[in-house]
Amino acid sequence: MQERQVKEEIARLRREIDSLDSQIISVLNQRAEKVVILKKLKEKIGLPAYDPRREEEILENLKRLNSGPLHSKHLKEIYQKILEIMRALERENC
Ligand SMILES: O=C(O)C(=O)C[C@]1(C(=O)O)C=C[C@@H](O)C=C1
Repeated sequence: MQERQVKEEIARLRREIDSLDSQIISVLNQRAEKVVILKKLKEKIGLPAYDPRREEEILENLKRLNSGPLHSKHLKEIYQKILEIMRALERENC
């Protein structure tokens, strides 16, 4: 592969990454919207916003859903952060 072709390939892959990042942001915001709705529904019937069992279930599901190359332990770290942020969002929307 010529240097020019390598540079073109790098630029193409970066455009793909930008597009994936835009999808990740959109999906994270869609998830956050559901969490806000869920929180309001739980509030209506007196359930707490924080549900550690449900969070465990989500973290468990990751292993089954993960097809790599990400390691499950790293995916778990990402999800722990996502869940922490979702919890903060639920607190904000009191
Ligand atoms: O499933 C719920 O009950 C939610 O509030 C959503 C959610 C999540 O982000 O998936 C957020 C906080 C809870 O601790 C558990 C899960």
